[in-house]
Amino acid sequence: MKSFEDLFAELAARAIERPEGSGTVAELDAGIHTIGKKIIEEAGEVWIAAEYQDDEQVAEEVSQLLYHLQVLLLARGLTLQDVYRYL
Ligand SMILES: N=c1c2ncn([C@@H]3O[C@H](COP(=O)(O)OP(=O)(O)OP(=O)(O)O)[C@@H](O)[C@H]3O)c2ncn1[C@@H]1O[C@H](COP(=O)(O)O)[C@@H](O)[C@H]1O
Repeated sequence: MKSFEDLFAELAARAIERPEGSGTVAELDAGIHTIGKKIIEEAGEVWIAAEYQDDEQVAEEVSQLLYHLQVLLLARGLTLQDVYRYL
């Protein structure tokens, strides 16, 4: 099973290698404004899932929010360590 750190390493490699068809590359190219809107959208879906949907749907929505947060970090040139120092 993929961990949070595994996903970040995979996305960082996508940003460097830029494989064709990568949604991550497309999102990075779209820029901070677009990524920020995805984060807001996914955060809303997490909230709705938590109030009205089952555990599996909550977990899936949270995974999508975490993905977009990681893309935002990469877009800003930040690492997980930059975040962990505040945890
Ligand atoms: N974990 C994710 C992941 N979570 C969410 N998403 C994206 O976030 C979107 C959110 O899903 P929704 O159901 O809200 O989709 P949607 O609103 O219809 O999406 P769009 O219309 O915005 O495409 C999806 O369309 C995916 O593009 C992800 N995209 C990729 N990954 C993983 O990231 C890695 C790299 O992916 P690529 O860069 O695409 O190769 C792979 O391991 C993927 O599994």
